Amino acid sequence: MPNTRIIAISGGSGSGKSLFTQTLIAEILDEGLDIRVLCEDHYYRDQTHLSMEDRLQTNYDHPKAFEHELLIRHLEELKQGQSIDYPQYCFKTHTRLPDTQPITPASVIIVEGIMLLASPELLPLFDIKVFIDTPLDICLLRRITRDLQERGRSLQSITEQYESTVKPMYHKFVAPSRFTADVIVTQGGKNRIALDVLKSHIQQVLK
Ligand SMILES: Nc1ncnc2c1ncn2[C@@H]1O[C@H](COP(=O)(O)OP(=O)(O)O)[C@@H](O)[C@H]1O
Ligand SMILES: Nc1ccn([C@@H]2O[C@H](COP(=O)(O)O)[C@@H](O)[C@H]2O)c(=O)n1
Repeated sequence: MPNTRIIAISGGSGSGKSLFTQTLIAEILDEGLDIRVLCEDHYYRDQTHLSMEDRLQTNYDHPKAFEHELLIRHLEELKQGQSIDYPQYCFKTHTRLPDTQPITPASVIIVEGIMLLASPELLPLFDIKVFIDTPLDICLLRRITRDLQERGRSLQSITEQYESTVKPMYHKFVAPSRFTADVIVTQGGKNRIALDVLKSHIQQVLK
């Protein structure tokens, strides 16, 4: 697809990346414009060969936890006008699901995830790099609610994981990656002005 634009939306876990992205996508689709979204989470490595005990030892907040090679290949294929088999991921079993979902190319692709701007091999693919800059204590509060409700976690597992990997890896990888961003967004997924700025950019590309 000639001139495909890829927009990366990154930030800490619970910063509001998904809400921001889903709000943007819904408003663009409402206008009848064509756009695709990929979540970096779907590219967590397949761990079907590991026991549940071993899967619980994985550091899910390290760039190596993701199969970025596959994400790069998929973004390049979409840019070349080819469809991809988008992986599906299960947070409860910590591994990929057997089925994939076909995704067809579009002129604008949004990718969202924690390590997108912390991974030098991905940066050249992005036309616009957005960082959702939300204080870590707010991220944690949101993550607790979400992980209890949606990801099958206990309060104890959330706090242990936060201390052992989420917080240290945030400081090591995610926070410094904000300096690679073109746009820094405060107020998480509800920043109306930032949504409107990106929306009008996307409208210009698509119209
Ligand atoms: N600005 C905001 N104000 C209030 N709640 C928000 C805001 N941004 C996001 N949330 C909520 O916080 C939770 C985590 O946000 P989410 O977008 O899933 O984070 P991320 O994708 O960065 O992990 C969700 O329940 C979401 O609705
Ligand atoms: N099996 C997994 C995989 C990832 N996580 C956590 O998810 C966070 C990233 O996803 P967001 O949607 O919150 O950006 C990351 O911080 C991992 O700790 C997990 O708990 N289990």
